[in-house]
Amino acid sequence: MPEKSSSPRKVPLTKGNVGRKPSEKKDVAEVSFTPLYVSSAAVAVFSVLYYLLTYQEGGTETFVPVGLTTEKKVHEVACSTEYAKEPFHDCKPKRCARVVMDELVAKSEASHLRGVAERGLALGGGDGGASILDLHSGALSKGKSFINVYRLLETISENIFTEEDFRVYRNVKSKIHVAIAKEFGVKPSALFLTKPTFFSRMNTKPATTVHDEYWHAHVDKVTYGSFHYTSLLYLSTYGEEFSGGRFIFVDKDVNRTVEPRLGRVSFFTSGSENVHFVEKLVEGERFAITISFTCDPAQAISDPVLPTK
Ligand SMILES: O=C(O)CCC(=O)C(=O)O
Ligand SMILES: [Fe+2]
Repeated sequence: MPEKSSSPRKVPLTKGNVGRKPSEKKDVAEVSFTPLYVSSAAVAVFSVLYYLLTYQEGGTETFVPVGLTTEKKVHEVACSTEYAKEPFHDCKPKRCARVVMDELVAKSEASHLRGVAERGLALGGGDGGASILDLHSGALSKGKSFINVYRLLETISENIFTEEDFRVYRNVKSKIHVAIAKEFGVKPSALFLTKPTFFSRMNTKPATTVHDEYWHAHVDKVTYGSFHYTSLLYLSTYGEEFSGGRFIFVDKDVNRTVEPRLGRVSFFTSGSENVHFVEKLVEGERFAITISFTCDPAQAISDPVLPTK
């Protein structure tokens, strides 16, 4: 996965429930087996059953399942304090949340972008479990490092990308921009696209560099620096094209998952109220786009355009 600069991605922080063994999970089984009272035995049986049920759930609840089609599902969270010192009063989060929308982006647009991801990533591809393509900078995973896809394209006579690809990309980005601005009460003109904004392809191959370790819990604001709002557009479907690979919010009480599906948009405030990670893939390939927004005009990037040969 890309870095905010060219240095290797910092291994993100881990927190709360991530990596807990069942024995370390919620303390729900403090059962007292006092044989004198039937009621105690009943409580004990109930507690053991409760523990077993909780154990099977693994302390994880599904926030948005793959089978649900939701116009909008919102989970409010208390904002972390890290926004307090920042300027950007007309843009930085006043309330924090995670939002999932299945009808914002058309399936045809998501399918089109899936094609762009496949065509672009076919020109490179990392050795490990995660590859990225950034249409803004041209960064494309290749082996253990990155190449510039636009420089590569200068040497190829074939046209890999079209005007239409970039038009769809910009249109989708604009829809998400407007939706985030509306949800968080920000004027669209006070919110800017920022980097890195990139396609990702994940598979079951073991990581060969730290860039490939997508499964660490992290805070986007810390990992990428400029982010205030993170969005993800999923380009493939959990349970159909891959298993594992669910997106997981790490919360104190329980982990909450978003199951990716083609065309699903998930966006959230980028601070430590939204620690998250992607589960390791078990099978198949998973495609997504991370589209990032900042309140800092100095960190803004322009929309990508098809380079002329
Ligand atoms: O692909 C995803 O679901 C999340 C990726 C992510 O956490 C990131 O790009 O920072
Ligand atoms: Fe992230």
